[in-house]
Amino acid sequence: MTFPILPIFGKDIDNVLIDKPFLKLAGQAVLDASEFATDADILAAAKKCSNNFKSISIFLDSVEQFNEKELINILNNGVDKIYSIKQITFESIPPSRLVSNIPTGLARADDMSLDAFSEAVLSKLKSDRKDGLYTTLVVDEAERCLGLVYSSKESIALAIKKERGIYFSRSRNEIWEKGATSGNTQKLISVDLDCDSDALKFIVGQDGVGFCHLETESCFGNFSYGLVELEKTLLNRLSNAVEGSYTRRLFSDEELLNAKIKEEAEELVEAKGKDEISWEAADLFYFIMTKLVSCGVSLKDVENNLNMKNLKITRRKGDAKPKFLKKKEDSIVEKKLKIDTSKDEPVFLQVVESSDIEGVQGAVTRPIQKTSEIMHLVQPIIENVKTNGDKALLEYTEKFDGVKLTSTCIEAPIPEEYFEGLTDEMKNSLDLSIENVRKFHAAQLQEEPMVVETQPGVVCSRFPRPIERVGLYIPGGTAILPSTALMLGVPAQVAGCKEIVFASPPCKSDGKISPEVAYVASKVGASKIVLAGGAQAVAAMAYGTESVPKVDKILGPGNQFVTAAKMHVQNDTQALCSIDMPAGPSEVLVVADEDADEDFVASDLLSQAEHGIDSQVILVGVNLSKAKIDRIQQAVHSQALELPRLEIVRKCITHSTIILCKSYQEAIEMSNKYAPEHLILQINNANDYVKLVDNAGSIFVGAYTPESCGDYSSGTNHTLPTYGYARQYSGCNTSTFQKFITAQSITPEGLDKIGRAVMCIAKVEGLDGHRNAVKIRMNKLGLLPKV
Ligand SMILES: NC(=O)c1ccc[n+]([C@@H]2O[C@H](COP(=O)([O-])OP(=O)(O)OC[C@H]3O[C@@H](n4cnc5c(N)ncnc54)[C@H](O)[C@@H]3O)[C@@H](O)[C@H]2O)c1
Ligand SMILES: N[C@H](CO)Cc1c[nH]c[nH+]1
Ligand SMILES: [Zn+2]
Repeated sequence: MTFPILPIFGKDIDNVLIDKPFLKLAGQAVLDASEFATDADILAAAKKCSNNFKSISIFLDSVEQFNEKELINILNNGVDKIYSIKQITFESIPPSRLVSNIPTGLARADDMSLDAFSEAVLSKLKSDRKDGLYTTLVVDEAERCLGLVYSSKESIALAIKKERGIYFSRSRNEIWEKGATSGNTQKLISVDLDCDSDALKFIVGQDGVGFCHLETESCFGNFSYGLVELEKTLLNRLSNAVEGSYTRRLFSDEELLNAKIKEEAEELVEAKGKDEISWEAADLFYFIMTKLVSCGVSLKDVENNLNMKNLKITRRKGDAKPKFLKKKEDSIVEKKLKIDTSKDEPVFLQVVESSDIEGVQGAVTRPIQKTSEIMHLVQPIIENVKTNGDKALLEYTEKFDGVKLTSTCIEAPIPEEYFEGLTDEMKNSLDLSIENVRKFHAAQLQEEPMVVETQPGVVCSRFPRPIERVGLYIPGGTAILPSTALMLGVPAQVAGCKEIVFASPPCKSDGKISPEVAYVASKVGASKIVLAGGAQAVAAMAYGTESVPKVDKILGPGNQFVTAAKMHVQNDTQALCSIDMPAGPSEVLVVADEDADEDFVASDLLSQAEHGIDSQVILVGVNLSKAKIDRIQQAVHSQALELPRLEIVRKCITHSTIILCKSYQEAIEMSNKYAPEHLILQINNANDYVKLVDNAGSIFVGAYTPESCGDYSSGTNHTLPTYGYARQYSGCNTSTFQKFITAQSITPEGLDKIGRAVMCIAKVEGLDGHRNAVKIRMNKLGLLPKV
C-alpha cells in the first residue's frame, strides 16, 4: 500500500465520507481510537469502513487504553495494524501488527480538502518519461488488468475530483475521459502508486462492454471464464433467467440449491486425482456462487472475509463438528447394538421400511459418479493413448499405478520368473476352478449349426464363430483378481478365440503381474499380458499400440474408469471394438427371512462390501423382527472388524441399507426393481422363488450357497452386469465370446413359396431392385404369369 495519504477518521466517519468522497480513493483508513469507548465500538466502525477501504488500522494514543484480550479481538476482526505512540509488547501480538512509529501521510480526514488530497498524490509522483506523463495500469475490481494508459498531473487531479477513469491521450495530446463517447465509462475506486512512485494503478469499476476500443473486456482480449465471470453470468441470470430454466429453479428453490451444495461437497470429498478433484471443485463453486448471488453476497464480500481471517492472530483449533465425523444415527445404533465404540466404531447398515418411498429410493441409488463426469476424465486418457501409443501407456502406468516400466507387455510363453511363489495348493485350487468353469461353459457351446426349414425349399441356419481377438481386463487396483482371469480366459478358450490378450495393472512393488494371473494366462493360452490398467489399458486394446494388438472385443470388469472407457470405445466406429457389458463395482442383494442364519447373511453382505468403497450391499428382510435385525447388525459389525479390508467395508456400508418388506413377493419385486449383480436367497423354500426373478446377474439359492463360490469355483461366471444393467444384459458366458452367422438356401420350390411376398413388400418400400432380384428368377422359372 503506497498511497501517500492515510486519512484518520473519528466517530463521524459516515458524514465525512459524504462530504469528501474522494477520501475513499486512498484505499486505506485509520480510526482514531480515542473517539471510541470500547473495542466493540471500534470493530463496528471498522466493519462499516470495510466496504470502502481495503485496509483499516487503529491509532491509539496509549496502548493501555485496551487490554491484551481487547487488542487481540481488534486484530482478529479485520484490523490491519494498531499504531500506538506509547509502546508495550505482548507475546501473543506480532510486532508487525502493533507498531510504535507513526506512519507518514497520516492526516485528519475531516480537515482534508480535495486540492490538498490531489496535491499530496501529485507531489509524490515522479515521471521518468520525456513527456512527463505517468504510466498508468488500469485494473478492474478483481484486480484483473484492463490495459495500460498514461496520465498527466491534470488528468490525475480531474480523475480524483470526478472519481472517474480520466487519462491523457498521447495520440490526441489531450485529456481523455474513458467512455465519454462510447459509453463504456469507469468509476474510479482507488489509486495506488508503485514502489518508486513513477507509475500508477487505477482500480476502476468498468461499465459497458469493456475497456478496449475493440470492444473486448481488456486490451489483451476477453477474460477467461473464472469465478469473476461466473459471478457476472449468474447476476445476469438472476434478472434474466427464463422461467423453467435450471438456474431459475436453483434461484427459487432454496432447498434444492442447498442439497446440491451438500451433494457436490460430498463428491469433492470423495474425488481422487487432480482432474477429478478440479472437476468436482468447479461444480461445487458453481452452486456456491449461485447461493452467493441469490443471497446478494458478492465475490468481493467473500474475499474481504478471507482477508479478515488472514489477519487473525489467534486461530481456532479447527476440529470438525462431530456430526461430520460420525453418522447421525450412531448414538441410536450404539445403544441398540451395545457396542463398545470407544474401541471400535460400529459398522452398521441404515434401516428403511419398504413403505418409505424416499428412503428406499435413497437406499437403492448406486454410489456412482455420473457417466458424463467420468467420461470427461477418461476421454483425454483415451485420446492420448490413441495418438501416442506405448509412450502414453507407460506414462499413465507410472502416474496411476506408481510403476515406471520400460516395456508394456509380457509375451507368451511367460518366463518362469513370473510363476515364482506359486504353491501347489494354489495351482490345484486354480485347476479345480478352471475345470468347473470350463465344464459349465463348454456345455453352453453350440457346435452344430441350428437349421430350420421355414417353408418347403427355404432352409435357414445359424452357426457360431469365435470372436477372433479378445482383450480381457483383469482388475488390479485394490485387489489382484486371478479369478477374473479364469472367468474370462476359460470361456474365451472354450469358444475358440484365436488371440487372447490379458491386461492388468502391474504390482507397485515389482512392476510384475501376480504369479496366479500369469498361471491362468498360460493355462488359457493368452498371447500377451499388457501391464496396464484403467482407461489406458482399454484404449490400448481398442486401438492397438506399437506393442499391444488391436482386439475386436474387450471384456472384463473394472472400476468406473475402466467401465467408462469401455463404453467410450464401443461407441467409436474408428475403434471397431465391442464390449461385453458395463460390469462395474460389485454389488449384492440378499433376501433373508427370520429363519436365515445371521452369520451367513452378514458374511454374504461383507463379501461384496469388501470389494470397493463404491460397492453396494443391500439386505431385503422379509418380516424380520427387531431382535433379528439387531443380531444381523451385530454379526456384520463383529465379522467386519476381523476383515483386513475393514476401511473399505466401512465406506461401502455407508451407502448400504436394510430394507424391510412384509412378504416374500414384495421382497422379490424389490430385487427385480434393483436388478442386482448378485441375488442371494436365504429364505425358506428358496428354490420356489427363483421363477419370480426377472432381473439379476446370478442367483445364489439357499443357505449353503455363498456368493463366494460363484466368484471362484462352482462354474458359473462372475463377470456380471452391475448398475442395474441386469435388466438388459446377461453375465459373461460362452456366447459372449462368439458371434452368430446366419445362412439360407432356397430352392425353386422355396422361391415359389415366398417370392410373391418379397416382391409385394419391396414394392411398398419403393425398392424395385429388390423386387427385380426375385422377379427375374421367378420369370425364368415360369413361376409368374406372362404379361
Ligand atoms: N461386476 C463384476 O463382474 C466384477 C468382477 C470383479 C471385480 N469387479 C469390480 O471391479 C472393480 C475393480 O476396481 P479396482 O479399482 O480395484 O481396479 P481396476 O483395475 O478396475 O482399476 C485400477 C486402475 O484404475 C485407474 N485409476 C485409478 N484412479 C484413477 C484416476 N483418478 N484417474 C484415472 N484412472 C484411475 C488406474 O489406471 C488403475 O490402474 C471393483 O469395483 C470391483 O468391485 C466387478
Ligand atoms: N464378486 C466379484 C464380481 O462382482 C468377483 C470377484 C472376484 N474375486 C472375488 N470376487
Ligand atoms: Zn466377489
